[in-house]
Amino acid sequence: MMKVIECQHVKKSYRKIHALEDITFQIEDHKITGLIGRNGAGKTTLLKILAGFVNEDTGDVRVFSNHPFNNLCVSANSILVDNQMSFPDSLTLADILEIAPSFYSKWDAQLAARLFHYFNLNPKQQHSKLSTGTRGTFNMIFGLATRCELTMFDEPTNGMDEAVRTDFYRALLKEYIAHPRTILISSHHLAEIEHLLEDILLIHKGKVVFHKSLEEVKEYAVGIQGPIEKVIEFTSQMEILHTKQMNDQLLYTVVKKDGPMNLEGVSTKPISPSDICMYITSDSKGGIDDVFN
Ligand SMILES: Nc1ncnc2c1ncn2[C@@H]1O[C@H](COP(=O)(O)OP(=O)(O)OP(=O)(O)O)[C@@H](O)[C@H]1O
Repeated sequence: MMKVIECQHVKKSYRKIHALEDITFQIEDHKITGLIGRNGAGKTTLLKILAGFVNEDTGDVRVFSNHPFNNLCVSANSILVDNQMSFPDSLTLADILEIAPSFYSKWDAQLAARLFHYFNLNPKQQHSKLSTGTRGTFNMIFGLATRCELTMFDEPTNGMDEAVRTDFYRALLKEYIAHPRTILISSHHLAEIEHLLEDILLIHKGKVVFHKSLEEVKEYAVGIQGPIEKVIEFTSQMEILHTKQMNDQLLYTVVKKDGPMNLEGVSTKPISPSDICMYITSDSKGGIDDVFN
């Protein structure tokens, strides 16, 4: 397996804001990884560093074994699809598709044309005049058609309507199966992209919380419900991720799974990966309800 991305203790600040505090992880080729984190977690900053648009302050970043900032090999073999993608105003969408192969050697004109037609885009329109959702759709088509070995999407479905989102995920998966490549897709909404992912990289406040396969994330935590005293006693030595009092007698607690458990007198339930990520990155262990108590 070849390592496509290697980050060691990467830091990036914007004046006093620490966007990335300490990012260490590696991604092998031909994997779809979800970059998950709350608003402001540092997802966009990390993607821009990997794409070579922004330089890190300290730490070591390698993409295809190269330092990505202003690196030609990285820019020829990777693409970051986000809502800041822009093309010269004088070009129509048709023009953009026409010149694309001169920048991307693996450009798949057939795929671009088929998706373009499927999503009913207007070839005569200018990129900058598109609606947010349609621009997102065009950018997605562009990103898929580049066949870049490293393809990164930053919140790709923002602004797309439900039907287009569903189609986008299907197109992405089909293209990936037909032509495997390394895909990194950021979202704060894990439930929506979970079915695509092999791995999850969860970041919070500029740090990596975990980097695990989806299967491992499903096993990360468990919900325990039962009589209050019992649950408190039961979870006293455990790492609590979330708690909710159900009524006078019942307490529900989500804890990190740590080896075998004696489950007498309480009931358990699995926790979805998206809830796990939400609980881990929540600052209060109770949730929004606590605010209104
Ligand atoms: N160009 C910039 N100048 C100053 N601060 C910035 C800049 N870009 C990002 N930041 C700050 O860095 C932090 C991380 O932002 P980033 O956009 O990387 O997070 P994100 O996880 O992509 O968030 P979101 O999900 O809201 O898009 C935030 O506090 C943000 O305000």
